[in-house]
Amino acid sequence: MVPASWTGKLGGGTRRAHALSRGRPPLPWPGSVSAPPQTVFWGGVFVLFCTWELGTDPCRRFHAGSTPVPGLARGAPEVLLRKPAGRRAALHHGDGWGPAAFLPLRLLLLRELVRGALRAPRALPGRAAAAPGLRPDPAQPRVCQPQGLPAAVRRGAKRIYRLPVLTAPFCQALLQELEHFEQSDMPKGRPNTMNNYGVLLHELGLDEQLVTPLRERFLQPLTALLYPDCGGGWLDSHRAFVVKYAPGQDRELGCHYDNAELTLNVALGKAFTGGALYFGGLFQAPSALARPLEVEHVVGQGILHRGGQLHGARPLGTGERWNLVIWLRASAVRNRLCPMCCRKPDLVDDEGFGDGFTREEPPVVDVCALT
Ligand SMILES: O=C(O)CCC(=O)C(=O)O
Ligand SMILES: [Fe+2]
Repeated sequence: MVPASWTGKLGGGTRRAHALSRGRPPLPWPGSVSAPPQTVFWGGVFVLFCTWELGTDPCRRFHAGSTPVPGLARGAPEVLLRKPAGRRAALHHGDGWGPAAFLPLRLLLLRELVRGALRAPRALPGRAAAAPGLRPDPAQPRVCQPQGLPAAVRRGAKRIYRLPVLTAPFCQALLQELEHFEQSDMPKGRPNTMNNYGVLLHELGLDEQLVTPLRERFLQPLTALLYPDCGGGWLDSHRAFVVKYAPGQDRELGCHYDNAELTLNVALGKAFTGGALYFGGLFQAPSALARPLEVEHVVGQGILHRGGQLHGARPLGTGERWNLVIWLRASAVRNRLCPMCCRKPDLVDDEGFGDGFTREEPPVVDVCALT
């Protein structure tokens, strides 16, 4: 597959400028959804780690950059993380770095499978079957119904989940490595167009050895269930980086949406106050910022959300905050419609994962927005 980025054909300047200058494009993602294989396989599973009550604080800003902000686990021994080479060796501290670095997501899946089987018949009253996935509504061609999706995936739900991802020792080891890297004179890129401080995981050599297995073996089974309509069963690339907030550096992050179908944001530490994440609705929605949900960080735990969900970070109070952010991408979805400008992307060849697009015709995955 040829990785590709999109050009700024539709707007001037950088990708961010392009995305943000377009404000809120008219969207609705059109189409019908065919259930991905994992969804069928896990028929009847209801995975819901946690949902939150709606918060009441209004979002203070809309545009990203409008402010100067600038491990599988004991349960899954098949992923053997190898010691990174060269300058990455510092991460091999003995504890934390290895298969036991991830919490046993698979066990959680199994537990939820059992629970889900019990809850499934009541999850969506009146539906014909409990299998997750979306089925075309014969009465409304190209409009899909959320039949079989977990009960939490109801119209209007934010569909934001918290899940355990990394162990505390692994977070500590990763933080140490990040600081070694920060203090080194190695060339560094910016994590994204909004954050000025942080590290791209591929610069640390951790993309293939840490993030890819995490995405393929642990996140995708979850996202296929939770977000079948957003390409959750078709993830094929990512952009992973660590963002850092500290006094005198970035302190907050303006409200934005991500260049991702889905995002996982894992708190690594350190000790800090403030910095909570807040979430509005999908950026395309008319009242996307009406009732934001505020979410505190818990070290090692990840927040899973749709990339198109408006969100930002409140100002840091004291201390330093480091978070691992993984923008999860599905070329089958974005090749059709760029998630930033909501138009057919105009592609140029790129290195690595590029921006997650590919030139190949994607498998047939039409999507629609549920909320
Ligand atoms: O500050 C955070 O943890 C949020 C980062 C974020 O939303 C992003 O990088 O896309
Ligand atoms: Fe974000």
